[in-house]
Amino acid sequence: MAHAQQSPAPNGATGVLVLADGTIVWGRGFGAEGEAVGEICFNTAMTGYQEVMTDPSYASQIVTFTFPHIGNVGANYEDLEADNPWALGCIVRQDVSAPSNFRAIQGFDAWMKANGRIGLSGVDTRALTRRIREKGAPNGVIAHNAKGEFDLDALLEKARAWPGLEGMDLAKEVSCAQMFRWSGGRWTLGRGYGEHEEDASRPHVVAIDYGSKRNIFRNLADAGARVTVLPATATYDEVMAHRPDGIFLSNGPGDPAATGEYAVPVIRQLLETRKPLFGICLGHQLLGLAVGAKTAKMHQGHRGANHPVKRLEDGRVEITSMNHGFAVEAESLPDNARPTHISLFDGSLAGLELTDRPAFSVQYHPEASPGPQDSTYLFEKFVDQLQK
Ligand SMILES: NC(=O)CC[C@H](N)C(=O)O
Repeated sequence: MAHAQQSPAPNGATGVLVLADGTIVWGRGFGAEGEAVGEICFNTAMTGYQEVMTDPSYASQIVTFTFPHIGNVGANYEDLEADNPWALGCIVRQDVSAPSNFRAIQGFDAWMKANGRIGLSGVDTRALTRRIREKGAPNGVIAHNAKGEFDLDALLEKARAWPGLEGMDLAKEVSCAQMFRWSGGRWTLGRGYGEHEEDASRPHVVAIDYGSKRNIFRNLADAGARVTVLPATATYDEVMAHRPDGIFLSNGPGDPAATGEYAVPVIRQLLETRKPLFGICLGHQLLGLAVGAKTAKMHQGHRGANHPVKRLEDGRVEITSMNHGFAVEAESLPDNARPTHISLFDGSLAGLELTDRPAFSVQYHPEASPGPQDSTYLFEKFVDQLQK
């Protein structure tokens, strides 16, 4: 990896990654042309790149895929966790080849382009991942220009000027604009996504959308709930007006501690109702903050579909999907909260529950998409609580 200079792009380079420390990595651009600045993370999942790219928790991030063949099954209209990709771009090893899959309706390159997302291929993603592991997730810019013309000084300046994810409040930027009801179920081969009839006898979950993945709602619906989704800035009164049997706090991007005035104070009020409450990822971090725990930015974060987590009550190991760069500090949990799960990669807190309220949360993604389904029992556990 070379240092910033005004050098012409090497032969054939139509894309470049410029890190804030001056590191330059040349590659070939795909998808949209242009520039994007954000945090460079890595994800180790071997499948599910379209779900990763559309996960709203990746807002302001650029994903390095450690799996070398990305794009080989193309893109479809089903494997979407939101209407559009939220990751700003991706960095991959192999050039994107023609799709080979019966579900593909578009090449990954064309899909990225149509959605204004930048790709960089031909990168030594192992070296980049090692760099992130050693020095932490850096800020950087990826740029794609078909003529290979780049102003490296300007790109470096842009990478340096970007303030970083710490202190950045993004949940309200990616949240839905208005309330909606959700009735879809999970996908099965041959049938596609399921659909549940409107049924007022089902317990009602009001989900606060901080940047939610759709598969969470599909799992809630399949577990037997009626789901109403409200924007991140919904007030206590707005939530209660829907007469919830339980509250769900979604995943989402950015620094949980930066959500300031809208999330944590409302969650504190909702906890007072003693209605069952379940949080995932950002929702877990916000529940932690609401009870007085602290969150902190992690060195490199956890992103992948093979993260082992230990359930403390019985020692069972769950292989989980993860995507987080912040974490609740276990030592900061108050007396009325206890750890329920820990990461077997680094011992960090992966789940908590309150001892004086029916509230629990996990740092990982039981809805998978992509990833293993070891933890779907959590949706059933939550919906069972609502029925009691
Ligand atoms: N997937 C998520 O909800 C991520 C939560 C938070 N933005 C983090 O990076 O830790």
